[in-house]
Amino acid sequence: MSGTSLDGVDAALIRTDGERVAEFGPSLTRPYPAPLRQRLRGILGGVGPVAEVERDVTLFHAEVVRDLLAESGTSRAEVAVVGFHGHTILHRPEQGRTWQIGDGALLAERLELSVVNDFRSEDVAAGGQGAPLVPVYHAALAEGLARPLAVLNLGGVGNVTWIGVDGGLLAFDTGPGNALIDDWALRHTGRAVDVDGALAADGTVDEEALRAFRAHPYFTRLPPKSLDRDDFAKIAGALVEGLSASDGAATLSAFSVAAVELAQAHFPAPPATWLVCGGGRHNPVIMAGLRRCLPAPVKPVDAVGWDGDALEAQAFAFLAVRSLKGLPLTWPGTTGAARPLGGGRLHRPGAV
Ligand SMILES: Nc1ncnc2c1ncn2[C@@H]1O[C@H](COP(=O)(O)OP(=O)(O)OP(=O)(O)O)[C@@H](O)[C@H]1O
Ligand SMILES: CC(=O)N[C@H]1[C@@H]2OC[C@@H](O2)[C@@H](O)[C@@H]1O[C@H](C)C(=O)O
Repeated sequence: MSGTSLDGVDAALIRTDGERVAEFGPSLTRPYPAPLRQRLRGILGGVGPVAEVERDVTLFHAEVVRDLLAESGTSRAEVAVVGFHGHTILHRPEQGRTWQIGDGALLAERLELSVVNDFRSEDVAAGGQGAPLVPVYHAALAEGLARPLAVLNLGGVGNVTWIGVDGGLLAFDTGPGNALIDDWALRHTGRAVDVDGALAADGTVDEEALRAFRAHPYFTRLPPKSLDRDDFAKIAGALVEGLSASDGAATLSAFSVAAVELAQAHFPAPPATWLVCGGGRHNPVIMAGLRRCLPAPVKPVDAVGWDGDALEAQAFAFLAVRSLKGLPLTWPGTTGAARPLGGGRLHRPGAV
């Protein structure tokens, strides 16, 4: 999994039949080397030397998978399939377009393993949002937990899965997650993360900017709905322009929290608990903000035994197995697909 925040590649092993998770295996994260990250950033939107970058991003994924297998003493024979999300460089579902770079055939050849990639196209082609895709994995993990339950992922973009008492799912992107905070931190401190929310903790939220942000029509738009990494970049950027580094970080962090607060209005019933995964749960300013504005307990997913850093990578392993078995990946409540839909494309080694 290469997430929208451009931080690197997460890889994880799970044992699963695509319906239940029998065992979590080891996982690891490899940050992108700075030049590759720069090149990847440069092709966002689908411009420039996409094919060259796609090849190198794929080869980097191959190294990460090889390292995971080597470090965990796992042989290739034990691996049924690799789920390869790739990296989203363009997401315009309303125009019928979503684009995850990642050469599945090349990865299969390099790893000598079967690879499933291209998880989002089929859903978008059928009129769905093509995102979020992790809800079915959240639901599989949440078996046995008190419901209604909300699982919030704070990656580059935020996305939430609401799981009802009867297991019904509603999912959508909430708004900005960490990406805009990362961009701001990079510009003002030279470091691409506001580590532990230190910059934001020193600042004051600009209430006028926050009011304007909350009035954005995205928040009242009914789900299903999904976002590209930079869909809020222009508006949020304009609202914080001119603020000091710390006030800007505080205000952008408050934007990410407010987006989650506003998401609740779409839930059929209030959740009993919020479980938070993704890198944003490491940011104490964001977690404190969520705890202030959400009426139910807010916990990192690690509190219920899940690994909040590996969860998305695990989800694409789970989705790959579902794809092999022809099980649905998306539903009307998760992406707006008109009916439950499959997805993913299988690449077998030796086929090229
Ligand atoms: N200690 C920390 N303090 C503050 N922020 C952190 C910390 N650790 C991680 N983050 C944030 O988490 C981000 C990475 O999150 P994550 O790995 O969930 O993103 P992703 O996989 O790119 O996301 P997506 O869900 O959008 O695909 C970093 O870019 C950073 O903003
Ligand atoms: C198009 C795309 O890549 N969307 C990502 C992004 O990052 C978070 C949020 O926006 C979510 O919708 C999705 O990722 C997760 C893995 C998903 O599909 O569930």
